[in-house]
Amino acid sequence: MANTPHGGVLKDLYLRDAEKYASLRAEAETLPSLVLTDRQLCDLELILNGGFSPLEGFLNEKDYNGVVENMRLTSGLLWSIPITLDVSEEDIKVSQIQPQQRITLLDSRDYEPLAILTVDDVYQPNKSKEAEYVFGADDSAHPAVYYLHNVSKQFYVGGSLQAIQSPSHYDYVANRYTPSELRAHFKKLQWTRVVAFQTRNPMHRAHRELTVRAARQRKAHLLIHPVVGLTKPGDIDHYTRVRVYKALMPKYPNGMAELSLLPLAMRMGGPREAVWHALIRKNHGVTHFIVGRDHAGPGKNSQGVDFYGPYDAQALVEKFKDEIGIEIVPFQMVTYSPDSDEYIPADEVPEGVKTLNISGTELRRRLKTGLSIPEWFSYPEVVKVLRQSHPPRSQQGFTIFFTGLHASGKNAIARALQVSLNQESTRSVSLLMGENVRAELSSELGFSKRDRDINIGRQAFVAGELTRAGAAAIVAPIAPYDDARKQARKTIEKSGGFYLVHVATPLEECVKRDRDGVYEKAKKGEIKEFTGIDDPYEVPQDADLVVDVTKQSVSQAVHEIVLLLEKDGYVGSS
Ligand SMILES: Nc1ncnc2c1ncn2[C@@H]1O[C@H](COP(=O)(O)OS(=O)(=O)O)[C@@H](OP(=O)(O)O)[C@H]1O
Repeated sequence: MANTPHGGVLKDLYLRDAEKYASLRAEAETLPSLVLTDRQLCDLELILNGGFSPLEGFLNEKDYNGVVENMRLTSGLLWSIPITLDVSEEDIKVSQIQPQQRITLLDSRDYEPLAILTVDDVYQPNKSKEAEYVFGADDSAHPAVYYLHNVSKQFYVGGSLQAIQSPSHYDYVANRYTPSELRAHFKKLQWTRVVAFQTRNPMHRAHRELTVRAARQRKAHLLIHPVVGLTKPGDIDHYTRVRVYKALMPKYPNGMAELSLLPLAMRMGGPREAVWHALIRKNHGVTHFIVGRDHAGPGKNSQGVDFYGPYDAQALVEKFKDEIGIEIVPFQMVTYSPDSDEYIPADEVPEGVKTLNISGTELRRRLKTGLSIPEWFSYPEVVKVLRQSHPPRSQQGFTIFFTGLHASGKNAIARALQVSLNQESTRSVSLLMGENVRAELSSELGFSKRDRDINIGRQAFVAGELTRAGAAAIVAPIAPYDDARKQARKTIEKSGGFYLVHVATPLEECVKRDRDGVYEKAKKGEIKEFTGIDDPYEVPQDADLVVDVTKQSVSQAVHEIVLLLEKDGYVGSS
């Protein structure tokens, strides 16, 4: 028998409202609507499918105050994280949000109606109080507190929901189970004791060991239940992680473990989040839940001190364990002993016995630099997945962004660089020359600051996409303005390497080298807003390399760029 839901009844609103589907859908067309944010979408999915039972909607003010102040709904039931629908003053006006009003909630990705909300109340939360009570500090170094103050809107809307349909998913659909589906699955498998493991990180040998230990101790089966909604900013993306989990599953004995993906928006709320996680797992029919050291920890506060103690989460869950009605399995930190070639719980390591570990930061460093990842730490199948998503620099894309006056020699250097890089077989090389871009992408633009900025923005977008796909992009505009160049760096650096090369050939030399005589025309006023003549060129202070064709040849300039790329591992095998 699967565990009973929190509050006794699984609030699967899809099942409850299925027979009214046609009328709700028709009514949804006639109502004012509200487009949900990514977090609201995750929350809505778990309210509608019963993952957040006993909730049947977003918290009204009374429930919100109860949850914030003492983790209680007005029904008296335990609930630790406020599930709120935040809206702006503008939303209230546009969507006609007021008590009793019915509002259609739309998926932001396809504007499909997902549910109808009957508004209970609209209230203004005390966000600092929410931060203090729920997350332990009003400190924006905490991602949820940052969200509260900087992303979440000013008002909350409480109200009950009627389900129309679930948000569409196009990734790993077969591995997504609602609580009802998971309960049916457990029944089919005849699983009665199930230990769930929550994670937002890739899993390695140590995780396999600790989950098997938990299952063995409790004579239970295992549910690997990772979060694929929203996790901590900077985490490894869920596509990679799910590929990792799938590579890991065959390492469990047949029939021992199942994988199910949870569309939860985590808050990184430590102790309160651990209670919430346990309640969610209970709703999914799970009987045992592993709570780790620093469970859902957000890291350090603005003073450099951990927000929560390492065992605060275990302590709070332990305090409420009877009420939660799920058996807590404290996370046994396991560590590798090279002498005996096995994993042992950290607290059982005999005095003087050497152990090994690789931290998340160290793993990311090894992935980035292509350094080896030992077999004792992870499985080759898992490492292969991680390496595919984190190729070494020699396989990552980069952009060489030239800036300089007309006829400074940047075009010749850019062409020569393309030829030189083409000698390497590892990536395709794309060249975006100023005049070609003007003809192909920016033909309607002139040379005002605004138009030049748009022109540079477009090139940065294209170069960023090429870089993300692993190519080498060479961009060679005049790019006279510092803010546009900085913006380009910001855009492209998200996707890979970025190097600003200033071709600093002096203006007199450019004028001399100018075969088309455009400088002469500009001087006579026949061409207006010409850079260097009657339009500014802001000399970059942040160039990664400065070259000047009066001081070096094209081939020397290319060589200096190649040396820069080699230093960072983009060319030449390390
Ligand atoms: N008013 C004015 N100012 C500057 N440049 C001018 C102007 N009118 C035409 N051209 C020619 O346009 C070529 C491309 O300019 P860019 O797109 O690189 O300029 S910008 O980066 O948008 O500022 C650029 O050529 P290259 O330097 O060879 O790329 C210029 O010769």
